[in-house]
Order: sequence, then C-alpha cells, then structure tokens
Amino acid sequence: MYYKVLIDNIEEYAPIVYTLTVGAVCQNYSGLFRRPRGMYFSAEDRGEMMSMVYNWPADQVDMIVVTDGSRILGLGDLGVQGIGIAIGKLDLYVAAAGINPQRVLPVMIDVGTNNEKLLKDPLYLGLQEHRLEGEEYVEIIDEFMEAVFSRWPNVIVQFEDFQSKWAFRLLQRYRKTYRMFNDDVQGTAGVAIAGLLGAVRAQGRPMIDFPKQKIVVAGAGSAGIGVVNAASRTMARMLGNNEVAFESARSQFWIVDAHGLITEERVDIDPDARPFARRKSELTHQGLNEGASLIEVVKKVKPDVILGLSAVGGLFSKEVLEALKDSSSSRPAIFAMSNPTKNAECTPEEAFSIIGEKVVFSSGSPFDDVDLGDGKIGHSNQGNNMYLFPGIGLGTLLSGARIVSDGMLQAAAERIRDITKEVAAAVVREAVAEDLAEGYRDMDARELARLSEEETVDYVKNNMWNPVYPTVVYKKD
Ligand SMILES: NC(=O)c1ccc[n+]([C@@H]2O[C@H](COP(=O)([O-])OP(=O)(O)OC[C@H]3O[C@@H](n4cnc5c(N)ncnc54)[C@H](O)[C@@H]3O)[C@@H](O)[C@H]2O)c1
Ligand SMILES: O=C(O)C[C@H](O)C(=O)O
Ligand SMILES: [Mg+2]
Repeated sequence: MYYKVLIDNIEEYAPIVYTLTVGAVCQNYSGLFRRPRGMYFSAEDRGEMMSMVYNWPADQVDMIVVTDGSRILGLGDLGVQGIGIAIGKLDLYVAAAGINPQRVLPVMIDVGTNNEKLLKDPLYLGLQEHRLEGEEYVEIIDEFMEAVFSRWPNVIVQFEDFQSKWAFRLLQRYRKTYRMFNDDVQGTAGVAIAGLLGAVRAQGRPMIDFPKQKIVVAGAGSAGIGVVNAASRTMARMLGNNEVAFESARSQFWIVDAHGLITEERVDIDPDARPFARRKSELTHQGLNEGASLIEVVKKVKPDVILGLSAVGGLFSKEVLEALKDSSSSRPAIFAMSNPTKNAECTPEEAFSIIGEKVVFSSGSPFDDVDLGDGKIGHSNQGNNMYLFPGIGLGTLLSGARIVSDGMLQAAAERIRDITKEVAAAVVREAVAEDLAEGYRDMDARELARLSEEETVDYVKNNMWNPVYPTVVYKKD
C-alpha cells in the first residue's frame, strides 16, 4: 500500500521520501530510529561478509544502493545516518522504474565517521571512531563487492554519496568487472547533459551548436568533474571525436572550486581536474589568473551557462547573477544543482528577478515556479539524477549487461525527456548493440537482440513491478 500511494502520487511524495526531506531525515536519523531497514556492513565485520550476505531474507536482489555516508547530499559526513539516502533512492526505483520492492537492498558500509558531533552523540547508531582510510578502507569495499556478487551474481550496485576521492577511485576499480555505477558521477552527468542540450534548444539554436557553449562550473568534486568529463566527451563526439575535437571541447569549460579558477598553475591539483585546468596561454588572453573568483570568471568569460555543484548555498550571489546579465547568450542558463534546498547556489526568485524572464533555470532540489506578473511564469526545472538512475538501473537489469558502459549512460542521457521506460529501453538496446547483454530471466540474449524498438519498450513495461488493487466495492450505478 505504501508503494501504491507513492506511485499514484509521486509528484507530491518525491520531495518527502527523496530530496529534500530525506536530507533532514538523515541529519536526525539516530534519534528517529525505530526499526532497521537494509543491511549494515561495518569495519568490525571484516572477514565475515561472505556469510553475512546470507542473512538477508530475499533470494533475489536486483538493485543495491550502497553508501558509506561520507558525503550525504551537501550535508557532509553523516556516518550511518546516510542510510536514508539509499532507502530513498530505492523507493524511486520502485516508484519510477517498477523494480519489485522485495528485490531491493539498501546498504550502509560503516567505516566510522569524521563528524565530531556524531562521534559524541550518545544516540548515534554507528561505529564511534574516525573513518578508516587507505588500503584498509578499500579492502572492506572489495570484500563487500565480492560478497554481494557471489550471492546475487546479477545484482546491480549503485554507489551513492561517497566522498569524491573514493567515488572516483572505486568507480575506476570496479566498473570494468562489476555491474555497478556511481550515481553522483555518472547519473548527474547524464542529467546535466540533457539539461545543457535543452538550454541550447531554448536559445533557439540547433543542437550542433552545443560545442560552442561556454560553461562555467562551480565545484570540482565527484559531481562537478563527472559533469565536465561527460559533457566535454559529448561535445567532442559532435566535433568528430579526434584530438582536435577533444581539445576544442575542453576549452569550453572553466572550473572554479573553493580556491577559485583551476589552472595548470595550481599546486597539488586534483588529478581528476587536471585535464580541465585552464592553460597559461589562454589566461593572459582572457585576463584571468590562477584562483580567480567566480565573479571575475563570469565577468570575463560571459558564459552561456553557470552550473553549480559546490554544495555552497547562495554561491550565485547578486553580483554573480548581475555579471551573468552580460552573457553572450540570448538565454543564459543557471543550473543550481546542489542539494538540499539550502545548498542551492541560488533560488529561482533570485535568478528571475535579477536576470529577467529570459533566464533558463534548473535546480537539484525542487522549487516552485515563479510568478513573473502579467500572466507570465518563470519555470523552475529540476535537474536531479532522479530522472536518470532508475532508467539506467532498470535497463541494465533487463538487458543483463555485464557492466554499465559509457555508451549505455550516453543512451540514457539522450532519452531523458521520455519516461523511465523509454530510458530503460534505450539502455537495453545499447547493451545489445555493444554485445554486453546476456538476457534476463526467460528472455535470452538472442531473443533480446531480435526485439524491435517498440517491442523492447513493451518488454521493459511488462517487467516493471506494478501494485494493482482489485476493486472490492462496486457502486450500484
Ligand atoms: N542535482 C543533482 O542531481 C546532484 C547530483 C550529485 C551531487 N549533487 C550535489 O552537488 C554537491 C557537490 O557534490 P560533490 O560530491 O561533488 O561534493 P564535493 O564536496 O566533493 O565537491 C564540492 C566542490 O565544491 C567546491 N567548492 C566549495 N566551496 C566553493 C566555492 N565557494 N566556490 C566554488 N566551489 C566551491 C569544492 O572545492 C569541491 O570541489 C552536493 O550538494 C550534492 O548534493 C547534486
Ligand atoms: O540525492 C539527490 O537528490 C541527488 C544527488 O544524488 C545528490 O547527492 O545530491
Ligand atoms: Mg547522491
């Protein structure tokens, strides 16, 4: 009944089971705790995980969402209280992707917390010690992955809200061997690309103009770098996919982090950001320096888009928005993607009141549309990976793909405007095309490959879990 109500009223309840309310739930989780949901694998369970997985009562598990609680939304390290995110994401898998709720498993990996408040909180449910680091940490995640894939070889593991340094490392470590993806790196990238392409359309320009867009990204963590990596690859593909194309695509991005504009002069540059560091030669030409502030960068670059994945509420200040008025675009776009609501880089009211009705606005957490007067509405769009991950997971599940490839993620991003069913069908077809599909239940790989586009959509639809209540009271008329 819970899922029936959720599915029938998803618009109303998504902000409760998911972002934004789920953030407040995670902050207070130990005090709210009534019963366990999901599984907890702790540093103290080392060597036991292979047998522990058999404690879970379901013989079949299709989807696992796992977190170590180290970066929950933009709320920082919440330790085991971050389990709420895994539960909320899986609720959306049931509601939006039709995954059977008996086959989902939220997982918390408890390696301690560096949150000093939680370390002292008598109600805190997790290990009250500082986080394990280095090889010890990796060994625990390795053991967890081996355990779940040995009991459920066909499961898909979604990594969620791991702090950036581990998000990238674990993705590289597992993506070629396990059916896994990182939602913050890869799901967010897909949603952002779909939004960026939408912004080009909103400017009345053809899609092929995307590689000309100047994009300033605030935030160089798992999400920001994930977006820049994938968006620059999309641009490069449009330009011919050769070295010149990659170089041209790279030069369309300016990344600003807590220390300002990232350039090749940055000391201790994060290796994931290095390819996008601005070159010295470009800087003199643009009048910018290493560490230039966001305002300076927006003033000099006059970007078409500013995209925030910084977790800093209000970062797109009045001055930044004023500077964006000089954008070379007819319809500048703002993506204030940080969560939850108080971390949004700006609100739609601020964007529309300063830049005017021409601005294209999107945010990670939901905001109401803005009344611009004269019957005009300023649309507040939501740019959140919730529109993508259910389709990626369902498509991977129903194709039986061995891994989640870049092509499958790209196919998902291109279909985001359709409903999840269509996204999943696109992912299935790409998995077949790449010869990764091994089939699912009665549908073997060969049969899957023979399905037409329409039949693939039907196949996905028929495999989505759907709560149906029989009518038990009939009205006389
Ligand atoms: N909308 C979505 O779908 C979506 C998806 C993933 C993440 N997010 C949000 O993105 C945010 C960041 O996530 P992350 O994993 O990348 O976190 P992170 O902590 O790894 O990265 C934050 C980045 O922001 C930078 N930063 C901090 N202060 C800044 C400032 N004043 N100016 C510019 N940059 C600054 C940091 O240097 C860092 O590079 C979170 O709020 C998260 O909720 C949203
Ligand atoms: O959970 C969300 O709302 C989106 C994203 O995964 C995030 O970490 O902010
Ligand atoms: Mg996340």
